[in-house]
Amino acid sequence: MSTLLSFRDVWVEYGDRIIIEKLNLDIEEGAFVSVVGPSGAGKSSFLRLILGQEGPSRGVITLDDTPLKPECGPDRGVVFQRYSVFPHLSALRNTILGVECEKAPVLGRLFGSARRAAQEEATEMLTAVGLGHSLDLYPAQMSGGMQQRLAIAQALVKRPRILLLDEPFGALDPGIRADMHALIRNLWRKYSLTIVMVTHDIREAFTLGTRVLALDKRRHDPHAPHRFGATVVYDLPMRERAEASSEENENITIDVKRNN
Ligand SMILES: Nc1ncnc2c1ncn2[C@@H]1O[C@H](COP(=O)(O)OP(=O)(O)OP(=O)(O)O)[C@@H](O)[C@H]1O
Repeated sequence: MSTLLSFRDVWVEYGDRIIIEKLNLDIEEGAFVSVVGPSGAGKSSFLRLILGQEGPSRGVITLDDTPLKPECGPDRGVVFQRYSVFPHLSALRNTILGVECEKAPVLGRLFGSARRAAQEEATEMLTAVGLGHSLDLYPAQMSGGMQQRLAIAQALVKRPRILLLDEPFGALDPGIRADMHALIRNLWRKYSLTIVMVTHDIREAFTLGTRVLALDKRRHDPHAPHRFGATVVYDLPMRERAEASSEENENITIDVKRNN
């Protein structure tokens, strides 16, 4: 598989606070990368770099060998733990909005056949995430799991190549989480996505990822905790289990590689 994203000597600094230091990493097209690490290690900052919400203070990130611009593009979609859907819009309107923002960035609205096409795309995506019968429901009428399905549809309707997930299932009950795990793996395959998912749940990281990255500091200065930043301290390629679906929790095999 070819390299999609490449980080070369990437640093993220806020003033004299170093958050990420000297990050060197390649992410292959089609990978499902889980990112774990202690609170404050810089996992969300890492996602923001890929999303283009912020640029590195030093170093270069490339997408298809082209330097990534510090702006969000349609090739990258994101789902957060909460609050990414609009409460005053139905599921269908929430999802159509994704297409409208993409195709009519100035007016934010499509008309005529373009609007009908957007409606069809949104309906197809809502059906793919299991909300085909809930098009007219508002977020307040939906469970947490349904709202996250909607957030995923909203992100995927723009047909991104890269889907970024920031603790997407963290607020859900365990049973619902298992359903969401199956859903996200299916969508990953169906739409040939490259996924980068931040999670605090180690089991989730290993269950879903084809690769698990641990971000942490290699060096600590107790007198100046912000002097050193985090980088990839473990990079664990998971051998793909045979068409995992229902048996996802079994027989996890890892090749451990310690990054020095
Ligand atoms: N815009 C900013 N200005 C200054 N510091 C920031 C900014 N954004 C993030 N930070 C700091 O960067 C560090 C890393 O934050 P980040 O949210 O990336 O960590 P995280 O690993 O995702 O944490 P958590 O697991 O708790 O969500 C934190 O100490 C945070 O306070």
